[in-house]
Amino acid sequence: KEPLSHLPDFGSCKSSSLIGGDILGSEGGACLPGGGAILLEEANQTVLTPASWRFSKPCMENGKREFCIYSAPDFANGRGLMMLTTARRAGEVERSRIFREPEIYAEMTNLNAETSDRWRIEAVPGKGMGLIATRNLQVGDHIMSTTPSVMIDYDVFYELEPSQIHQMQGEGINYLPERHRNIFMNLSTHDGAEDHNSRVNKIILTNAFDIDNTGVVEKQEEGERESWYTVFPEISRMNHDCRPNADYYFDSETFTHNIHAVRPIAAGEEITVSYIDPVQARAERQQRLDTSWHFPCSCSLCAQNAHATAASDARIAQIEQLRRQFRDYEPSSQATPGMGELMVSLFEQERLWSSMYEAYTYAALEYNGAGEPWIASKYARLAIQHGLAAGGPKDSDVLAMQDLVRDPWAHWSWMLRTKRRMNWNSNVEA
Ligand SMILES: C[S@@+](CC[C@H](N)C(=O)[O-])C[C@H]1O[C@@H](n2cnc3c(N)ncnc32)[C@H](O)[C@@H]1O
Repeated sequence: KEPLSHLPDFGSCKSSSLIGGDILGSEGGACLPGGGAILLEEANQTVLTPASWRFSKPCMENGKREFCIYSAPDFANGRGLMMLTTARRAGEVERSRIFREPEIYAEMTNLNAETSDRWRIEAVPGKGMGLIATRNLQVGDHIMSTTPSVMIDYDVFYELEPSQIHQMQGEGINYLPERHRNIFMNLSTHDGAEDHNSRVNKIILTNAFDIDNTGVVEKQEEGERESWYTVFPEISRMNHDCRPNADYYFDSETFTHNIHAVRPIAAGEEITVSYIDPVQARAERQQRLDTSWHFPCSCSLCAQNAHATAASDARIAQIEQLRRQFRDYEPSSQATPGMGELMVSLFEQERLWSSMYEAYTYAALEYNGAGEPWIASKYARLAIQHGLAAGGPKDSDVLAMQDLVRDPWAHWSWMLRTKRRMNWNSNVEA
């Protein structure tokens, strides 16, 4: 699994962070050249449908598409949602299931909970606020599910000027219902901010997650980007660890970000997520965190001595080599079940609990590819258990492993390596 495969191609002017980051680069410059803001007065107060968006000025365009503030104060039982996007995308979002059937939220537990019997928010030395477990949690235990405050179409960052973006963000936040707006405005900024618009901008940069468009709206026009820059305020209280004990996934059906424990967490322990792809060497991790969030990483992995760091970096390099073999289905690939075992062990040694299901999935596929259905099923079950916590029930690895355990012999991977190699051998003999 590529946890970051959904990230758009930022070209040379964007960060590619999973959460937050200085989206317009340290210069604050937009990628597209020139052009001034055009305020579209006539767009004021147009209501797209009675049930959802209240469409408000200012709308902005800069020579291409027009972007407006779309606010839905009734969204998620009156919590509210604000989007900056085009009319076409707002229309598509409004047709998504959660807007048509908001009663789905009634079935969800602890949705948008500001307090919990599982965690509390408190000051963590050197990190500002953080989330602390208030009871022991097991792998797969639910921590929270949250709907967003704001969703900003990525095209906004490419097509509008920073001043236009800041104005729309600042005004858009004012359309959130008061309680929600206060929660948002209390979030952390890297540093202070002089006025409302710059404070809102810093909050967004410090706290946003990238959300893949898939399942939200379909890409239709040439040049449209694939992501949303999105703030889930309660989830943003979680601090970073390179070896986190929790992970998140976005469910496009309910527009929720969902957090679960990926390893046992003791009461009193801080609950953390990784802001970056955790499968990276120390120098790369530190550089990414410093560039995008401006804090020096002091998690236990980053704080190891030089010998332990070299051993960890060597394991990461070997994980990357093994991935290339597993993804190669040519007869010449060296992938074997033994290599799958090594992958599982490397992930365990690296404490990569949030990505563990990647290793279990490779091991299951290699055992099945070599005609070992029962060991394949064992690893597929482990991949499902860990994948449900980290990637969710619609994750492609989870779905593939559910197929495998149902009938290993009918799965596409059954004896695949053996068959390919036999063909290869017979070709060689011919
Ligand atoms: C998404 S917020 C996390 C919550 C934040 N601590 C708060 O008070 O609301 C991200 C910011 O928290 C701080 N932070 C997160 N993880 C950290 C860590 N491991 N060490 C130090 N600071 C951290 C940084 O200032 C970062 O820009």
